[in-house]
Amino acid sequence: MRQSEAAPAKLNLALHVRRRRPDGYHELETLFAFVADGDVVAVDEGEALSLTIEGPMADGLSATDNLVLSAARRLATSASIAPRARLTLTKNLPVASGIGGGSADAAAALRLLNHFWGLDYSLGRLAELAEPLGADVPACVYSRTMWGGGKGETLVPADVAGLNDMPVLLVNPMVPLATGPVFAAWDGVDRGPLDSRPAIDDLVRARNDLQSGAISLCPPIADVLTALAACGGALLSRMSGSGATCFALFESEAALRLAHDDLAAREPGWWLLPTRVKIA
Ligand SMILES: C[C@](O)(CO)[C@H](O)COP(=O)(O)OP(=O)(O)OC[C@H]1O[C@@H](n2ccc(N)nc2=O)[C@H](O)[C@@H]1O
Ligand SMILES: Nc1ncnc2c1ncn2[C@@H]1O[C@H](COP(=O)(O)OP(=O)(O)OP(=O)(O)O)[C@@H](O)[C@H]1O
Repeated sequence: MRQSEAAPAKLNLALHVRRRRPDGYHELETLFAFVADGDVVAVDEGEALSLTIEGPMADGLSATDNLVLSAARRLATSASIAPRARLTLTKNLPVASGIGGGSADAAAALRLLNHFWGLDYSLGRLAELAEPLGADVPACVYSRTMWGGGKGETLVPADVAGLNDMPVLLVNPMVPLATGPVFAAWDGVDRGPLDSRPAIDDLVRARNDLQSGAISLCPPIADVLTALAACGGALLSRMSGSGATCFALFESEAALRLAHDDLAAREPGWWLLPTRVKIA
């Protein structure tokens, strides 16, 4: 019987880049949050490993070179079993957009197949397996609000008062942006640590240090940020991850709806997702 698993979109509510490491990766401090919407990974019985991709953002995404398959193979290898599964990915999130679509899909595949193959690995063990798949994949395995350090793999649960269930609008100008070049565009200036006191007010003073480099590579991000900051009831607006998706947290569902309807009318080319921060 078919089983399925949600792959919620990831947000970096703040992202402080501290230094470039000799291996080319960057030390960062971030607050990961997840929202109530995203992709979906499903599995049916099959003799071999296969992947079908459907959904509004499926176009152009490879079904042979895909993080979902890498995740499935990694899990099967670690358990010394043959990877038998007919996987279906419903792709709702824009690709290469800073909200961890591929990472969330890989993490959802790990959780789903852990159950489907009867392995009973803990989330901690799945997160360890996830590390080589990408810096965001361990956080997506837990898929709950977390402080992230190192290159993203050092994770501590975070409880930010008032954040759960908060209305949030995700906006992407529909320009794909690869992560590597955005890190390469970082100016190398350490602007200081991320204050880990759990309050929304502290987050407003925090930053996304990748934002200005991302804007230089993809100028429409500046238009998205300007539009979000001008929305009534927006408490905090910022770019997520390496962009180009930006988000705004709203004080009420009504303010979120107004902002969504206004932007949808004014900017028909932008991708908009009105949703809410997921309860852990
Ligand atoms: C920007 C974030 O989304 C914030 O959560 C992540 O740091 C990126 O996570 P990701 O997309 O899973 O990243 P990966 O696929 O591991 O890395 C893509 C590229 O981004 C750069 N990269 C990534 C993570 C990191 N801490 N430092 C980096 O410099 C590296 O050039 C790397 O080759
Ligand atoms: N299931 C998948 N969904 C999306 N992209 C995938 C997937 N599998 C592999 N990829 C590849 O990964 C690249 C990054 O895509 P993804 O959507 O994860 O980026 P992102 O949203 O910027 O991620 P992050 O926020 O983690 O940096 C894409 O260019 C794509 O070729």
